[in-house]
Amino acid sequence: MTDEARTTPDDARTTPDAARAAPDGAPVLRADRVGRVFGRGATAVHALSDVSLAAHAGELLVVRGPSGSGKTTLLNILGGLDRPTSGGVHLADGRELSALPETEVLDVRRRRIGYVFQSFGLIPVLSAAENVEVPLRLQGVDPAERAERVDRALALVGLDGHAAQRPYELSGGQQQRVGIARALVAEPSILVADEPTGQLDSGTAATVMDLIRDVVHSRGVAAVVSTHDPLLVRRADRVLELHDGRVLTAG
Ligand SMILES: Nc1ncnc2c1ncn2[C@@H]1O[C@H](COP(=O)(O)OP(=O)(O)OP(=O)(O)O)[C@@H](O)[C@H]1O
Repeated sequence: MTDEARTTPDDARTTPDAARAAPDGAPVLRADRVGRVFGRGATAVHALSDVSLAAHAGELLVVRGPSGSGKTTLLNILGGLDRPTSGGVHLADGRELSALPETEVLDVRRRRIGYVFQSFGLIPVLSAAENVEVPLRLQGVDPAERAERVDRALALVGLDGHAAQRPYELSGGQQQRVGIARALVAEPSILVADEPTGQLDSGTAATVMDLIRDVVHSRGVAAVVSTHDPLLVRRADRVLELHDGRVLTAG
């Protein structure tokens, strides 16, 4: 990807974190033989076994698989919400995310990872702009800069004009756009989205997936998105197929 492609006109003064973190084309995030077992003994569930993958800047990696194949478990581990029971997750700066103390994981999550939830995860009493602002408040960004960055993030997802609306006043697709704006506002190098279109009708799902693909390409973010919708898989740059917690194909 060219430098021009990495910098959007309305964001010209910012180099995306992805570009800073992996200038030599190294993965922004790498999973190495990740396993996750829930429980112990005879009732243990092997949700993931030996899963390896690399997420690259500017690339949309789609994880697909049937219900129960381990998609959520994998994305939670990549997003620092859970830890593997074997193997490891590595950041571009050499740190092993899955071995960091909880406070450091929290810091990585706030600064480097944007997470998009299937059920949007918006705070109902806050406006669209206030929801998007939350990660910046957690980072201690000053109010003037917060306002500017929230405006830019809402414009990026096509929601300028909807800043004051509460989630219940927005359609499902618009709510997920707010969720995407919130995930991107802190300029993360990694975007993790677990079935982000799972609660949307197929037309809306396609436009939300197109939006994710476009921001991933234009901002140089490394994205890992799960879905079991074959139509959405078409938007992927690369597909990783899970079955019973194992990688079937990666291509
Ligand atoms: N906290 C948990 N405790 C025990 N088993 C779990 C837990 N979380 C997930 N599992 C099991 O791990 C396996 C993988 O679940 P996971 O939710 O990752 O699949 P999925 O592909 O995301 O499914 P879906 O598409 O239905 O969301 C399933 O057998 C599930 O029951």
